[in-house]
Amino acid sequence: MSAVLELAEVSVRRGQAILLDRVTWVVKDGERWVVLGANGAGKTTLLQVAGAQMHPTSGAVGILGELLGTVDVFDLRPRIGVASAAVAERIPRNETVRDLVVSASYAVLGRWREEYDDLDHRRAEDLLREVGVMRLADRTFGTLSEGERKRVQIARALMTDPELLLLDEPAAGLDLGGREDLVSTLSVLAYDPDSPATVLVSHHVEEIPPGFTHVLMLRDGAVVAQGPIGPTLTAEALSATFGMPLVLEEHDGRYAARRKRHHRG
Ligand SMILES: Nc1ncnc2c1ncn2[C@@H]1O[C@H](COP(=O)(O)OP(=O)(O)OP(=O)(O)O)[C@@H](O)[C@H]1O
Repeated sequence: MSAVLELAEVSVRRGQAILLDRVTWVVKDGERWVVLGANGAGKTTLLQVAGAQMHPTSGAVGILGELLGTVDVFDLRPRIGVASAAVAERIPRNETVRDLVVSASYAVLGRWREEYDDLDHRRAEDLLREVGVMRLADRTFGTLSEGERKRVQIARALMTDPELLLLDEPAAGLDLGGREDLVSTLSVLAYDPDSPATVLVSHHVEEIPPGFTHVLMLRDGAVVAQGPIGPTLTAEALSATFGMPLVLEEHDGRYAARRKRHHRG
């Protein structure tokens, strides 16, 4: 398996603040990573580096076989699918779901190219079906619920057939049912061998879709633990990541965490 992402001693500093602290991380083809951490841990910063949206202050970043700093990021970015709140903000509310997904193949947000191939339309429909929102194809983005928007964004991110898929908190703002539906969809994608290498950022272990293979845990910009999810995602590592004693449960590939109760002797 070849490396899709290779970070060596990557740090990002802004003034006195250390956003990422010597992160070394390799994502290989076929792997599905969850990045866990508290608010402000550096997850979004890590994803921005991985998506060639931000250069590190120090360290080396390899993305899809190219060394960041020696390659034109505009050649690199179309090979990476991104779904995040920042991307969603730039989506025009009056564009239809179908156009939004189909136009991704030309990497333009909010601009309508006159002609798209039948092939593009068919692929967009397949993706909308895969993420369970084909029935919304002719609605405008602005009329969708938060959960529906997340699904459309994922279809859009997959439209270019990316070699790397980056999902920044896809379940944020969803209700319980919406979260569960999205976790199922992401699980189907995770088990699909044709899906690209994927990195999903989350605050909550409950949002980890079955089929995700690896975890990276961040605290204050530094890696607390990383590796295959089974042995790496432990109560100890999670407690260190969130800075409080936590109990962790796993059932059928799903995780749940809560604060450890104090027992009085
Ligand atoms: N330009 C900046 N100057 C100083 N600090 C910054 C700057 N940009 C981000 N930070 C800080 O860096 C830290 C990491 O931010 P980041 O958005 O990567 O965290 P996160 O783990 O994604 O957080 P959240 O879960 O809240 O989205 C935060 O404490 C943030 O306030």
